[in-house]
Amino acid sequence: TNFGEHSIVAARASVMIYDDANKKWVPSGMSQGISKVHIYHHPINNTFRVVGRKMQDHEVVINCAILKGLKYNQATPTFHQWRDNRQVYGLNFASKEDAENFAHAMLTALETM
Ligand SMILES: CC(=O)N[C@@H](Cc1ccccc1Cl)C(=O)N1CCC[C@]12C=C[C@@H]1CC[C@@H](C(=O)N3CC[C@@H]4C=C[C@H]5[C@H](C)C[C@@H](C(=O)O)N5C(=O)[C@H]43)N1C2=O
Repeated sequence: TNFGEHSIVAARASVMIYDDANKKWVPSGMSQGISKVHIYHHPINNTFRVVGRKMQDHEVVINCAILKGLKYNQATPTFHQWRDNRQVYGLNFASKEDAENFAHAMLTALETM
């Protein structure tokens, strides 16, 4: 992470992007696979972002700001999603615990903004 940021959660998930044109979820990045997805907090300016890197080759497959008012949708116990003005992100978690840990950190971050 950049200077001053620290991880408040790390969860295992397959990072997906919704392909609006074809109405289907596609893996973010070069290939399907599990990533380590963090929420990084920058305490100086109290900002948060989601950064995910593939476990296998460290490809960054998500790097998006968490903006105040983001609606975090827990569609199923292991598939959560949110949108920004460009796209819809989906996290297909490796376990319910990963999902619960990530959701707790996300909701906590949103409360402090
Ligand atoms: C108002 C609004 O934006 N609403 C969004 C959701 C939202 C609400 C509030 C705040 C933000 C957001 Cl983002 C919405 O509804 N959106 C966002 C784009 C897509 C979708 C639209 C329609 C479809 C219909 C069904 C569902 C879907 O996609 N679901 C269901 C769970 C299920 C779980 C897993 C994945 C699996 C990885 C592959 C695939 C599989 O199971 O084969 N799949 C799925 O099928 C996954 N949809 C959506 O989520």
